[in-house]
Amino acid sequence: MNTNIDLFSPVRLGRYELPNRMVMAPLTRNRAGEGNVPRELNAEYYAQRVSAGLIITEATQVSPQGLGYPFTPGIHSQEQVEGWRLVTKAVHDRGGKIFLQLWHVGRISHPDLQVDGALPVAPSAIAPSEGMAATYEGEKPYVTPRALETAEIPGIVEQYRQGAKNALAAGFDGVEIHSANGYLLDQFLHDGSNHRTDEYGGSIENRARLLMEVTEAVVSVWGADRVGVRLSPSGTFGSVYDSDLKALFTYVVDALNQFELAYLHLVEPRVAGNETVENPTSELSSKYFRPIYKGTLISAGGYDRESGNAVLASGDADLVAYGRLFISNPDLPQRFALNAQLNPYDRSSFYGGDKRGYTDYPSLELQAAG
Ligand SMILES: Cc1cc2nc3c(=O)[nH]c(=O)nc-3n(C[C@H](O)[C@H](O)[C@H](O)COP(=O)(O)O)c2cc1C
Repeated sequence: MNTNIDLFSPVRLGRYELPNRMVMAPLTRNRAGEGNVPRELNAEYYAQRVSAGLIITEATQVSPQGLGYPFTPGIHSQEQVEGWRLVTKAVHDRGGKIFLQLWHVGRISHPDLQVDGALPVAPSAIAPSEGMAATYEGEKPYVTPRALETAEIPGIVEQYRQGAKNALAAGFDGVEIHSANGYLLDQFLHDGSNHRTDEYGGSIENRARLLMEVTEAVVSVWGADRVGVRLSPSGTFGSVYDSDLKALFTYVVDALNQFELAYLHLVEPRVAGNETVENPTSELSSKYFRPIYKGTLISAGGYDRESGNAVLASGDADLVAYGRLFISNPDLPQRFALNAQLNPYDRSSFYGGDKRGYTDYPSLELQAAG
């Protein structure tokens, strides 16, 4: 308990000193250009939000196979690296820090999004039980994915290593490994989606092996003090479930201690993916993991100004990530500092479209002028 710490207290995060403890959460917005290449519009969007102590980008596929939604950016082609340079330069010119979120969606993809209509890959040939795949022609039922051969797993690790190298070339300050929200690494962790009998399935240690190998590979590129990992221990998004979530995530969080990462980023039980959960029953919040994790903790999910300050004062988290509020309030830190009114967000423009609902939310300055 340290009641002197609040959202505006500076903090060390791995290699960096951050001016405040407000993190812009990773937010998929489906507005990349042709070839899933970031463009000026995206650079403007991130630059508007540069007063966050740290920006974490939208999830970004490490390979064509990792793609799961139309118009999400990648980090596997030279054009994408150059597109991201527009973003990192715009953020750095304004004094910000930005990490790239490394992503492979696994079974959440669809043959329409895969090279030559291939099946999506997954730990096991089990389709998500709920929801629909997002394709260029709208929503379609999920297909049953193809289980990765054991011999293919090193290639998956290499996809993340190459993505990490490309992120370095694109000028980022670090990377976050997306092991949350029911995507490939999370599919490996959960026994509902992982029925493998090789060294990547069965025991919790085996199911966590891919995440550990990916983390090691990414750390080998960036150094541990510029790498974070995101987990959603009570998340059900992507139809993931497990017979013992508490044992699973207690193990995973403890095992991540070995790397001495820049941070661990945890999604609270209050949210599932991008939705608020009323009356969550899971106890797997940052409060539960605080004594287990030895390093810096970022907590995300349903925070406002008051609850963000409260979790910092309690010591249960070191930084707080804001998602939906950063979509509609580019100057969220300033608004919190002044306790000013917030712009409401428009859910209909979250995913895809043009600058509307993206770069046209006004800052306080613009509102005062207008
Ligand atoms: C539009 C939208 C897109 C999102 N995209 C991602 C993403 O790319 N990667 C990720 O880890 N989480 C993603 N999330 C989850 C957020 O990072 C965050 O955990 C969630 O919105 C809860 O925080 P909030 O209550 O502050 O919005 C997304 C959420 C929303 C609303």
